[in-house]
Amino acid sequence: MRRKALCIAHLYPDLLNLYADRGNIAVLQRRLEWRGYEVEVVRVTHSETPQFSRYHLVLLGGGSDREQAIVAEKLRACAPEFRSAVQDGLPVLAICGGYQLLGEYYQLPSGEKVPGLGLVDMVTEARPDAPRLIGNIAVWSEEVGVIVGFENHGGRTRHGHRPLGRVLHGHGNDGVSGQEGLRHLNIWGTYVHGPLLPKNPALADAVLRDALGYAHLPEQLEPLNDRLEQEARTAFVSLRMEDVAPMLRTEAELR
Ligand SMILES: NC(=O)CC[C@H](N)C(=O)O
Repeated sequence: MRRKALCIAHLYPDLLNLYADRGNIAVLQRRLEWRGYEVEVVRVTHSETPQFSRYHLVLLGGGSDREQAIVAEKLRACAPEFRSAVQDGLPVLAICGGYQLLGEYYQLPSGEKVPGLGLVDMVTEARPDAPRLIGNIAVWSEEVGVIVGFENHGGRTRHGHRPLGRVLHGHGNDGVSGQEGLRHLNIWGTYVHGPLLPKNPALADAVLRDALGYAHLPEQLEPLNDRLEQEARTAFVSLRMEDVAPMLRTEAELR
């Protein structure tokens, strides 16, 4: 028997779509369908208005400065509805450019500050004199273990919340604090692209549990066979981030 329908909104996929962020939607959808849920994916393009009361999970991907400035304006227009849904527990997965827009402002390399949604106590500043933060990244999260992926951002982010995790390899929020991403309410903010969820199934399930809870459904998810995903993670880490390999082994032992 099919279980109840969950609705996932992909906000502005026509503007925020760097590094195959769409793959994250495919993972969320399939991992729910494999557990017997019906899933509705709503693509909200820049000419449409989001209806936050309909969604159980919202994804915001990454984008260039130009696209981010357009999206910031769109988001500010619906900020009160978005903010109240998030305060009520609406889960949000926000990646790189989308993550930066959750804060007070995102500063462009010209110095101009693009106002964000103000959903979280966070600012992102430009460092035109310093290199972009680019490369493979691994993060240790108490909630989901090792998160692996790729980052590419000029902005340096500081916030007053819990980070998603601790940088094991790479740069993270600002390249110096050792912090990566943000956790607050049911918000998952991160600089990890790659796409994020195909490489990190434990993180995908953690986000889905928030969505199920928000939809007043049981939060238990039957385990799936993630052998291929785990092998890909191990291969990726041993090829590109040898220093992280012991951490991945620790994680495997803990599970
Ligand atoms: N990868 C991205 O989403 C880029 C975000 C932003 N434009 C920056 O460079 O900081």
